[in-house]
Amino acid sequence: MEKIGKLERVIFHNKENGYTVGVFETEDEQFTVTGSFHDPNPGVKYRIVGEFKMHRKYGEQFNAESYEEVIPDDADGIRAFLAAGNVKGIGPKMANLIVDRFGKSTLDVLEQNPEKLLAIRGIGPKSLKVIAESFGETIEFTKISFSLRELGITMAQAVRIYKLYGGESLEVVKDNPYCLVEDIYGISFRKADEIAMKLGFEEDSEFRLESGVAYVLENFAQSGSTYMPKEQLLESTVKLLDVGSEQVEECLVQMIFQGKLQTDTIEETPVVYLYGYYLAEQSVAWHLAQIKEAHIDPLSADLDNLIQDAEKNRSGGIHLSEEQRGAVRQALTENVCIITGGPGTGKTTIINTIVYILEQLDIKVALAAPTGRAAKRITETSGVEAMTIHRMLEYVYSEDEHEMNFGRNEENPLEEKAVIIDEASMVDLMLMEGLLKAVKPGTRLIIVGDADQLPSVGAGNVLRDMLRSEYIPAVRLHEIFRQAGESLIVVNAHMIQRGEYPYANESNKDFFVMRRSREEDILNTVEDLFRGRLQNYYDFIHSGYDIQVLTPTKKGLLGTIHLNEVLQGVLNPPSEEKREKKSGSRIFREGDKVMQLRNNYMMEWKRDGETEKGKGVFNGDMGRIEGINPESGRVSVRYDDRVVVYENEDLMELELAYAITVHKSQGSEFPAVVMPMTWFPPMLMTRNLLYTAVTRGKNLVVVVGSEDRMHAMVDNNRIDERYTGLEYRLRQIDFGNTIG
Ligand SMILES: Nc1ncnc2c1ncn2[C@@H]1O[C@H](COP(=O)(O)OP(=O)(O)OP(=O)(O)O)[C@@H](O)[C@H]1O
Repeated sequence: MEKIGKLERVIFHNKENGYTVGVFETEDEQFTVTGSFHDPNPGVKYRIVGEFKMHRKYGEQFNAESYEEVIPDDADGIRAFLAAGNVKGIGPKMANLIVDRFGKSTLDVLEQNPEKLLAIRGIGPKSLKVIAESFGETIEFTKISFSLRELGITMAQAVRIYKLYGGESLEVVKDNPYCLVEDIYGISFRKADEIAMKLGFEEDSEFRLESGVAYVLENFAQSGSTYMPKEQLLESTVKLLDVGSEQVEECLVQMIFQGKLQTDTIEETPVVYLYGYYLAEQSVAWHLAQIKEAHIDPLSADLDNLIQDAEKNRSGGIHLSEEQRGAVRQALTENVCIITGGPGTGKTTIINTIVYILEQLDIKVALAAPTGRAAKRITETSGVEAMTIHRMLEYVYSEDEHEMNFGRNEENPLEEKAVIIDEASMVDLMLMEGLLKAVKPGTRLIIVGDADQLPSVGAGNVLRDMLRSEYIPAVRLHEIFRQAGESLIVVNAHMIQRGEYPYANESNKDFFVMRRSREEDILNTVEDLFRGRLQNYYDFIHSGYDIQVLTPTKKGLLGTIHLNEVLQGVLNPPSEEKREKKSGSRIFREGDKVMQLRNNYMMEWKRDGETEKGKGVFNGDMGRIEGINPESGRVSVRYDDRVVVYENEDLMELELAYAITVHKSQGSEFPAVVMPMTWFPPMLMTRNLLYTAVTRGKNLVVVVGSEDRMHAMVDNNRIDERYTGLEYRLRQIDFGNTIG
């Protein structure tokens, strides 16, 4: 049942879950309404859909399942509509002035003769323009969003759709709702499929089949694979779409013909690629071959002397081990090489030595890492200016094509004669492709990383594939130098890697296991650690914000979602001085520790105290909520010296970050890491994951829970197997086959 009327007053509103009780008035009746309202405004006109139900105590009530703001047509309604901030440039005061003057015809004036507003004090030509434009958009959006919401699209999604397709939003969605899967972050194939079914699309419509195939492949890519065995793809798609396998086969042929997919045979298995990944693998292999085969003049001075000189002048008297020297030598004699090793094996020391030597020889060097935090860490520990690979490649987001491009590429390659990439385990296939395109053959390329870390979040297994192919010269570092005597973190990391159980609980050390078996007890202990237990003991922990919880999963009592709720309550509880904002099931509060969940090249940032502005917030960036604007609801997040403002609809890209998954922690270091240890889904309980978690702790690692579970992780050496073809392609080069 649908009712259109005005919300007379709000009797009760729970900010946390939106539950609202109010008095609703239509033309001919007045009744109590209950339901979840985001921000109920008395006086505003709503269309509500639901049923009357009898409440034991309160009698008959209308239970609203959904609601929609309606463009009003009476003076009071218009006043409330404008006062609610629907039009830029008009606040409550201005709304009164305008409606006092134009009454019922206010909206007509705004639409047809906005210049009449100039008669109102406080509105000049400039603000008139803002108001008129914003009003046009508001009306258009209100109409469009209503239709979209009837299709089951949420308000936040509707805003995103409108931002992208503007006035044509409805046509685009009606023509092919499946395009939303690719274009709108947060709309899954299943959602698009629901919309399509409402719109009357057939089960075997071409759009549905294509979108289904792409979805299955994308899903696979999400877990790291660049291709899928054809049999598996057919099976999964048939299951997903509930159609015949011949239809899917036909669709595959069509998509190959359109250049969306590529088939290949890897190790005698027929496989299917999304074309972009196929191209990227080919391109990475091809560029590596070009770089490796190019002619580079040998260095003009004696290497051993140069290394000695570097030891004296750069590394503070550190005498490089034979293994380390070998790495430096190889980096300076080969066109391209890989240096890999666990924590404390001297990777940074080696990078410093190489940079010093190249500087002595007047060879310009670029030093970069995949994340901002990794780049910052290198700059801090080595004193050599490093930047993110994205920045080095001068990424630009093309708003027309809705995609990201690199300013540095084959036509405009990097000018430096040597390029060093650190933390290479985090570089995924697409980024490696971008990088290699910008490295001109004749440039030295040095790739440094720890191949035992979890592989990149994005698709590909680039570092491991390169190592396994044995196509690129590589040096593996084994000997540990960093505080081997004092640091159990480093010792344990290496033990875990070798499949041995870590040592724990030696006094004055940095690795502890607090044994608990029940999940509730683990949770209570984690809370306790945040309540000051660690802070009271360690100088380097100034507050709970210096402690990072790393957990394998999002779900469950000890998953990130629940832990974040609990730890937010401990570290940043509700307070009258702190504004809050609800988004979905989460509450963001001023002061909260947060993390950006995906690369967003469009988000603007502003640097402190400077006029410098830029675009781009990246997956895994961590910050704090600095402010929430009470009127607009915008949330300002500080990432180091930059501030990014999130609109309502952007908040789905943000998450609380008191606890994060181990996967999201790659490339970062934290003063103290706390890891709950209990039964988690077996596929997550791997040696690799434990190793990554432990190596994130700089000064302290505390495992809370079952030691047996931790040991089981050490025993589980199942490496996250991904289907990737780079190793195969690199081996092909070695066999003299042509590629490209
Ligand atoms: N040959 C050496 N002799 C003595 N000390 C060394 C040697 N090589 C490295 N170190 C010291 O060991 C510590 C770890 O080295 P470095 O930071 O270069 O390793 P890393 O592999 O980059 O480690 P991580 O990845 O954990 O940062 C540093 O304090 C460094 O000064």
